[in-house]
Amino acid sequence: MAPQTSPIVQVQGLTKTYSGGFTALDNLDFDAREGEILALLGPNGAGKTTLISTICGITRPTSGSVTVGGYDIRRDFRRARSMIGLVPQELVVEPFTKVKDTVAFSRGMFGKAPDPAHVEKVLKQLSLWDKRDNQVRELSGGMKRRVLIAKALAHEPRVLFLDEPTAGVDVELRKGMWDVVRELREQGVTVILTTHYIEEAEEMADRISVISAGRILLTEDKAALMRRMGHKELRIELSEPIAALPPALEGRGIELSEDGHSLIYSYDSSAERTGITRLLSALAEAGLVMSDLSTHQSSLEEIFVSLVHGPDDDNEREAAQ
Ligand SMILES: Nc1ncnc2c1ncn2[C@@H]1O[C@H](COP(=O)(O)OP(=O)(O)OP(=O)(O)O)[C@@H](O)[C@H]1O
Repeated sequence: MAPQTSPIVQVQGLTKTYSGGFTALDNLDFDAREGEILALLGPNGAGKTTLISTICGITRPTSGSVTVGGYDIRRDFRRARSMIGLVPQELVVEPFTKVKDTVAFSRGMFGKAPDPAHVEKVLKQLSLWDKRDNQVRELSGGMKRRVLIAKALAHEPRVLFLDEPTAGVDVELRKGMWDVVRELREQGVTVILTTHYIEEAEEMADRISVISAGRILLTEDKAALMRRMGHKELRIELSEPIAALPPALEGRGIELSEDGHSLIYSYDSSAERTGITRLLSALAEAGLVMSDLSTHQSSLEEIFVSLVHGPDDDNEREAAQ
């Protein structure tokens, strides 16, 4: 029996120093819950691939521990590894093998008995059933990527790692992949994905982990993160431009745009009082007439940039604009 632990993937105090002396993971803690989609976000070189390879037992950690489904990846490698499906970043395929054979072969690699019905299910789910008798080299790049996902799912893993699953994949196909990932979650598979398309994480993830310089900066529910760190901006277009903010509007966190045509008010959308009603009355009292109103909610991308680079960088960026 597998020892029961609540996070299906648990990483504690993980450090990886490569032989050249570079520390890619620095005493890192991380966990993934059963049946969630977790997006691992970080700038280039942050350590995402190193973390995934270490969890999968491909890269040897310098120190720390990794368990998958309660099994230690080093002490109990075969059992831990059989719970994992890994879709690597690079397209590594056997060009002359038929699609259905390469998928069936992957299942066999984990010592599982042949199960043509499972292979059929996976190929259909990934819209590859029509191509089952084609050699892999005859497929497009997007199809080859889906073959890699099919191979990773062939042995019915409980955790699927997708390292940049949609890099270089067109928008339509990317959305198709998102549907597949959601379906997998419905089936109880935990999906951990890395992506540079932050809108992908915003669209799909239940939780977000941000990694930078070999450390996890935070792991949080996406919705909570966006509520906590995001802010909303109200933009009021004035029918006539003004040269300066009327005194009655000063000190309320309102800014006047350079051309004098709009007022910009930042507020916390989750707060009980946003201050908007008072602002609008003050506007009327000051004799200002508005011609339009719009709001803007900060995106996960903006939150990510401020987390990784810090708020000072953000100010510099805004000042440069
Ligand atoms: N085999 C290796 N030997 C030495 N250094 C390595 C090795 N593999 C990775 N690194 C270094 O470790 C750091 C983390 O690399 P890693 O590939 O894990 O980053 P990543 O977050 O996946 O980046 P990307 O988003 O660019 O894929 C980088 O500075 C990289 O140069």
